[in-house]
Amino acid sequence: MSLLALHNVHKHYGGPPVVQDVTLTVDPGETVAIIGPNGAGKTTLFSVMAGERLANQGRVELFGKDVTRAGARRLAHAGVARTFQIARFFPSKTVEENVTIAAQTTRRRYRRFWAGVPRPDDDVGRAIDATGLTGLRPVLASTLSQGNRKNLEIAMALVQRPRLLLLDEPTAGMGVEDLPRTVAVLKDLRQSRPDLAIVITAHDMDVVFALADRVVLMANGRIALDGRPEEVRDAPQTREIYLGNSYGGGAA
Ligand SMILES: Nc1ncnc2c1ncn2[C@@H]1O[C@H](COP(=O)(O)OP(=O)(O)OP(=O)(O)O)[C@@H](O)[C@H]1O
Repeated sequence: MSLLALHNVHKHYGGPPVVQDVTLTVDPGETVAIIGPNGAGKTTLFSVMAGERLANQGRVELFGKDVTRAGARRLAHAGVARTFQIARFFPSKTVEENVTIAAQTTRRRYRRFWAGVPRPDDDVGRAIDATGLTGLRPVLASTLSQGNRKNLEIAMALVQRPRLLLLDEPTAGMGVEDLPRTVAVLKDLRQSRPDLAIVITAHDMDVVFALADRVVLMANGRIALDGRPEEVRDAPQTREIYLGNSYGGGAA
């Protein structure tokens, strides 16, 4: 059984659909990259997978259960964690405090955190270590490099013990030093969590090729191709779509 299955999903923001008829499965242990030009609908599809936006049509299943209308909170408790294009964390808190907050939020102890001093636990330490932030535990998040901000967000997702990790542009805006480190963090994660399913959006094809088992190419809200990374890279449609040719009735 697939971990995640989308069946004929549509999503609009009050106008024309920006995600159209998307059918897609992700298995445990699989890393799937969603690629496509700006505006193709990748982030919107992500938000539907995370329950932050509800599909207007179609069905979303997690472990075979219908979660189409479950919403983000319930999906988070069911094991879905996500990161954002622009990393979200508390800048005035330390790395350790941020990861502790993330852990306690998922464990429904949010209120207790605000009432007192958060106590980091083993999970927090493991998530920090797994993302290469060990030496930066007491450091204020606002002072982190772009790469470490992204790594912090990944640690905040990991501490929630996800079964599905959604990474929206995890290497966006990174410099040449940070990028390989984050790719290595994600590669290690694949090894240490063989059942974890990862869905990643990325514009950087080197990142896609380093991490993905499968690549899904989106254009104009639809899936244009779904296959092995080399297949998608070498397909003539991929070139056409990235050059802005008229796939699916209009420029992407
Ligand atoms: N909140 C919103 N309200 C209205 N339209 C939106 C909203 N968010 C996205 N859109 C539109 O939906 C379409 C798809 O956007 P989306 O961000 O999902 O694409 P994307 O493939 O992730 O693009 P990018 O690579 O630039 O992040 C775009 O035309 C965008 O302008």
